Amino acid sequence: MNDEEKMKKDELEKQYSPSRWSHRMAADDVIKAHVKAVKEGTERARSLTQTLLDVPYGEGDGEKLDVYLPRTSSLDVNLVIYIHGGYWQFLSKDESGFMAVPLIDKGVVVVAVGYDIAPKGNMDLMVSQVRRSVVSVVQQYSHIKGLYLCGHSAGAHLTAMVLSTDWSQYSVTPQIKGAFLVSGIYDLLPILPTYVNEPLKMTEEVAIRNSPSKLVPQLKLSSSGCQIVVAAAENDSPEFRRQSEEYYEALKAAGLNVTLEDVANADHFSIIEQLVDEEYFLTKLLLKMIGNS
Ligand SMILES: N[C@@H](CC(=O)c1ccccc1NC=O)C(=O)O
Repeated sequence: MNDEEKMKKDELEKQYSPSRWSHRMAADDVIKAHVKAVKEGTERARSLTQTLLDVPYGEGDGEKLDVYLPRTSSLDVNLVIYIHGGYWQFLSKDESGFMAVPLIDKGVVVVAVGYDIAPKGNMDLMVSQVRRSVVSVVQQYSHIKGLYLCGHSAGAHLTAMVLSTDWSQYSVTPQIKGAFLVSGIYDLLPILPTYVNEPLKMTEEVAIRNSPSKLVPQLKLSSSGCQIVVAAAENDSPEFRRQSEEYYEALKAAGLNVTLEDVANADHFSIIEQLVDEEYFLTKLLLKMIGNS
């Protein structure tokens, strides 16, 4: 690698290091604080609500999900599936129920899905797992009024892949009414040469077939009735913000029902942590989407 290539790689790695763009704390501290926030939020949700933990959705060890139930659960409830982030290599469903409380208070069922992060899982497997988890939820809760998805960071990527699924290979076709894509990555090619890909070991072929940016025509076929919110944080890196803007533009150009939300005073982590708060902008937007459709 010559000096110029080294500089390009360093800059790319900085752009794809969300913690280095927070205005709140140093990089290491913001990650520690994020893990603490989602853990404590999940513990709180579990102490306040009835849960069904480790419900299998497939044969694999990692193919389990957690259900957070409202106190009074009628048959025609709305249900939100949350797909956690962590660069496809950190976090799990076990600390991903933190956003359940404000939703449950409004009678919404919340499901946090688990998937096999790298190095155990690879990109094709993770995408297949989240797709199968959605199918399993639809089969289990066939009576629900509306199905919504929410994903953060790598989880927003996986959520976009769910929306871009050719369901003819599956036993049901989920009708997804709305999706929240929060600080996601939709084109995987730029991360190939970075540290992010070290445990993932994606080839170019794998990155292309798992890039939602390349699957907009399939999303249009499968999810034309889905209301989509693409959200990015004011203090996400320029490259993360570009990913959201370009995906939003591509969906809009395809005629989809999509909005772009630029969340002020938020960074890559606080944009999702704040979903514990019923007064937070994105919490209210999610509840409004659920209430109106
Ligand atoms: N190297 C990454 C690490 C990262 O993204 C991350 C680490 C732990 C838990 C979650 C993470 N990211 C997104 O949810 C960063 O700089 O933020």
